[in-house]
Amino acid sequence: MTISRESVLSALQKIVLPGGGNLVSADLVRALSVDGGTVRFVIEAENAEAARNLAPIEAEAQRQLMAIPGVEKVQIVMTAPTAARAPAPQVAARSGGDAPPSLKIGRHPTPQAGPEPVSGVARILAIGSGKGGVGKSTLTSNLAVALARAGRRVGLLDADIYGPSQPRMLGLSGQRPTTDGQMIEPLHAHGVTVMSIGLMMKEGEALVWRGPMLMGALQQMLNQVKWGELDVLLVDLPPGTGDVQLSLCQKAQVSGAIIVSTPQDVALIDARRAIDMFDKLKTPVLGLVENMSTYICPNCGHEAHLFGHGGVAAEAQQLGLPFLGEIPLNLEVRLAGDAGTPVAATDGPVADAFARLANRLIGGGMA
Ligand SMILES: Nc1ncnc2c1ncn2[C@@H]1O[C@H](COP(=O)(O)OP(=O)(O)OP(=O)(O)O)[C@@H](O)[C@H]1O
Repeated sequence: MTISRESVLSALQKIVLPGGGNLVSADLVRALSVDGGTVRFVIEAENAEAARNLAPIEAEAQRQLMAIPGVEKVQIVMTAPTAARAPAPQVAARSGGDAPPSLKIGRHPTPQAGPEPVSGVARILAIGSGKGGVGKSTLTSNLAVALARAGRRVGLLDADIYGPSQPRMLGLSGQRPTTDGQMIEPLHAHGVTVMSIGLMMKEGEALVWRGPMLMGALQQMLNQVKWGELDVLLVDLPPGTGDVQLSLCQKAQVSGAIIVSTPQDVALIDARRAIDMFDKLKTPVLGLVENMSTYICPNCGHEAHLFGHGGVAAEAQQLGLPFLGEIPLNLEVRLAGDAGTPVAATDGPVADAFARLANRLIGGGMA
């Protein structure tokens, strides 16, 4: 008989700790493995005294797990650091930068029956790309600002663990979200409610996380952030087809995905992979956007197509997907992003292109 991790976790969740909660909700279970009829895991107590107090819980866990049909052996190891604990590996939310961490991001996921809505959030849009550097983060911040300017209540979750760039693009560098230990107060910029996974951890830390840790972290970013009432939450995904995309679609009720690509063939090949992944995850692809489309010389007004033009529209047509719009290649886009005020917050032809995209999404009931 196959024993599932879920059945083990659910048995552990039924054992109430002396102070309330359980081993799973208190995030004390580490390295859980099920190997045939053998269940192994570590209980990570805070210190030696806590470990002693948990001894009856450990015994109860043994009993409960042995009662699961098919379980032949249960190995539980209790650990507690002997010296004073090093600071939590995850730099948690800090107010101002000096306050001690009080909310740990990055943990094992809480079991869920299926994708769940995020409280107060009407729609979740995943912004993906097959390839890095096509301007997905730039598009996400500008689209968020354009939607906010059009009167929508917008949130932006920067889940690009490999290079969270939203704080810089939205002028929030150096700022820290605050937390009461349970919930995180997000930041606000240009009318958008913003949270970035990059603000909650030490640089580079998430890069070493494996699937379950990422899944838990993303779950926290969705459910432990005070998003408030939002018409739409945009999620800036890492490029490609990896654990974050998988976790998002498994944990949250994502309304749909928007794929960003440049018109080059190589970017389009990768975009197709991303579309294929969302199809497999049963997340509807709402359409494609072409970024770095035309280039208009600011001096002579000449229009050039540095990466080709129209490739994304043609691809969308071929795939039977909506083409949602195109954003020109324009130095202002980069300069504005680097300076922390997205070009969509200003006035001009590029801001108009983002406004058109925003209106297209609003008109189509997507945002
Ligand atoms: N339309 C545009 N015109 C000019 N520069 C742009 C445009 N879109 C993006 N850029 C610039 O291209 C670079 C890459 O953009 P961005 O970081 O948004 O890409 P990305 O797809 O999110 O990349 P990654 O996922 O690898 O972080 C940035 O310097 C950005 O300012």
